[in-house]
Amino acid sequence: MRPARDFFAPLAVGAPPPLREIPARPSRAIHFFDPSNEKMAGKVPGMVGTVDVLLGNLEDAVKAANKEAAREGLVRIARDTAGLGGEGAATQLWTRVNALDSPWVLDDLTRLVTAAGDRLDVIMVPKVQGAEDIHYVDRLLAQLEAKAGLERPLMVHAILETARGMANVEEICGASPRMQGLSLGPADLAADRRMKTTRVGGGHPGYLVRQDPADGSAEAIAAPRTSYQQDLWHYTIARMVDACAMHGISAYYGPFGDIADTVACEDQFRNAFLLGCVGAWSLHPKQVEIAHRVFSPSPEDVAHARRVVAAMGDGTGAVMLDGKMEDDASLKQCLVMVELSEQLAAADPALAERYAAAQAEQEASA
Ligand SMILES: CC(C)(COP(=O)(O)OP(=O)(O)OC[C@H]1O[C@@H](n2cnc3c(N)ncnc32)[C@H](O)[C@@H]1OP(=O)(O)O)[C@@H](O)C(=O)NCCC(=O)NCCSC(=O)C[C@H](O)C(=O)O
Ligand SMILES: [Mg+2]
Repeated sequence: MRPARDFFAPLAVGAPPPLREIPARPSRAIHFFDPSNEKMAGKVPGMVGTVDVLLGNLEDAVKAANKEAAREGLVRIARDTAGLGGEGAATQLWTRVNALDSPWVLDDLTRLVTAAGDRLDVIMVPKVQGAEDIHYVDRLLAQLEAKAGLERPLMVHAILETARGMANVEEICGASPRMQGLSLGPADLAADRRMKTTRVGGGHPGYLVRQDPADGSAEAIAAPRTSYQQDLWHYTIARMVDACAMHGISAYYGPFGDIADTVACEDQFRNAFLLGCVGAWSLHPKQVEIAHRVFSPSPEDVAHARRVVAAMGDGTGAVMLDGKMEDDASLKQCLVMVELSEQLAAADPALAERYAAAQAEQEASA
């Protein structure tokens, strides 16, 4: 066990000191691309400034024969793309390295950190099983950072995609000061849990509740009854959000594989947003706009939240607003919205204008 006083000590001589706080930068869409795919990689420079995070994926969805090409392609993109990655960049640069038991991960980490570590913001680690996986990555990154002479520590993001990872979710979040956040990996998690699905995220029409029959007769049982599809991922996302909130890091919904179904993608993203996630993965350019929109509080909600903050004065007691009681606890929810809107507006001028317009409209109607 690492004593509390050593938690923020560098894990290698010459490594930068660990972060005391994870920087709050917009990460509504984490856009995946395969750096070995020339067409996709060619789109990257044009996406800088239009998406919060670009992630060079080296793991699943990259063919085994292309693993090295993907790694080298990402190094080139990191070095050559203006405005991508590093402090103050318009778009963050993340990578997803191969799994810790794979033949590629050691070279992934060694090459990326020493050749492009100053441009990388976050390293996503797949199939994390427990704190021991984060401890391994933590020490190795410190050694590589020292070797590369980096001044800024890299952050680590774990994907929850095994039952063991889920069971250990709290200890994973608290395993290192590098921990930036967690994403749900619904496809691998479904397989590991032996769920009977064949999809990459999203719901399933068979997972539902049905209205009771009018009576116990065979006719009533056979008669049409209202049924509602339920969210397969509700428990998992809520559990992940609690673990992240407890450790002050961010939770993300992962991939939505039905690229054509933009409506259900938006629903899944919104459920995650309402439950406390700050972003989701985008697998195709058309999912970027959905994630940016859904994970930005609406201008109307922000204007309302500001009204509650103003009405609550010193923040104690209770007031009535539009027939509804507001008190210390609803104020705290409103402050979450206001704080997030300010953080996003600082990096997104178009969104800032929409927030200002909604605020002006509300003040005019008061
Ligand atoms: C899903 C795709 C295979 C679809 O690709 P494609 O058939 O080429 O789509 P389109 O013809 O509609 O593409 C139009 C143009 O856009 C470019 N494109 C497509 N995707 C991207 C992208 N992600 N980034 C940049 N550019 C992209 C195409 O090249 C076309 O260009 P052009 O011809 O010049 O017009 C493909 O989108 C894809 O592979 N996406 C990424 C998939 C991925 O990363 N998967 C891994 C993450 S999910 C996962 O791992 C599961 C998770 O871990 C879990 O366990 O749950
Ligand atoms: Mg996976």
